Amino acid sequence: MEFREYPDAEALFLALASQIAGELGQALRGAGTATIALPGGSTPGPLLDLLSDVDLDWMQVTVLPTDERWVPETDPRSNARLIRSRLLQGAAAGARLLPLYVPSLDPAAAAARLGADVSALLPLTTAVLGMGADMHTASLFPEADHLELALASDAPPVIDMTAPAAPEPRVTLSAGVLKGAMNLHLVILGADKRAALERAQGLPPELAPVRAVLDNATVHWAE
Ligand SMILES: O=C(O)[C@H](O)[C@@H](O)[C@H](O)[C@H](O)COP(=O)(O)O
Repeated sequence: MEFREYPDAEALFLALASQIAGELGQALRGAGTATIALPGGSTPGPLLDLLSDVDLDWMQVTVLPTDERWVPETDPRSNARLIRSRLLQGAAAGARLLPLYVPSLDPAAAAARLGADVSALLPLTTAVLGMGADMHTASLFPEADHLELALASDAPPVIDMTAPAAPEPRVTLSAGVLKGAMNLHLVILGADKRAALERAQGLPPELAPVRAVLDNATVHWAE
């Protein structure tokens, strides 16, 4: 795990946007395509705004959420909605979005259906994760019903999840998909999350799910 501290959130997002632009650009120059998985929540908005202005061949980039709340895109809690409204604008408007919410299916059926689509994208070029103060990341929550499966080395790429701390059912990329990304970034702000990160380092993934990806991640932190 690499830990990078920034003087403030703005400096963090500017540096991370520049780094991700380089990661995606390198993949586009090499393989001709790139994939990026992005988190939901209140943290990533400014990063998505900055990335939307980056001059890349976004038509060759596939974007997907690291996880999704089981709500339609008309719902303000939708992560696909967040990505469409903050990233798929301007220069990045032409990127392909792979939503994880499937209106006609329940989470379990959607997770099974999406597995092949996500597998075809692996390894991800870049994955960006957030973290809760309870040490969850993506929708890998402590005490979640399918956490053990999601942490397993032979886990399917997409898993449905319900957890006491999650207001609605979720679908999430597995720990293996996330830590298998060629570039993995964990973005956390504030003292509480820094303390939670410290705690996680001394706990097993079953109690601190973020632990499952930390060894492969660059952590970006600002007060
Ligand atoms: O769907 C989600 O909510 C995210 O993927 C989730 O894992 C998020 O990154 C953390 O809950 C932190 O959320 P905040 O950025 O709002 O603190």
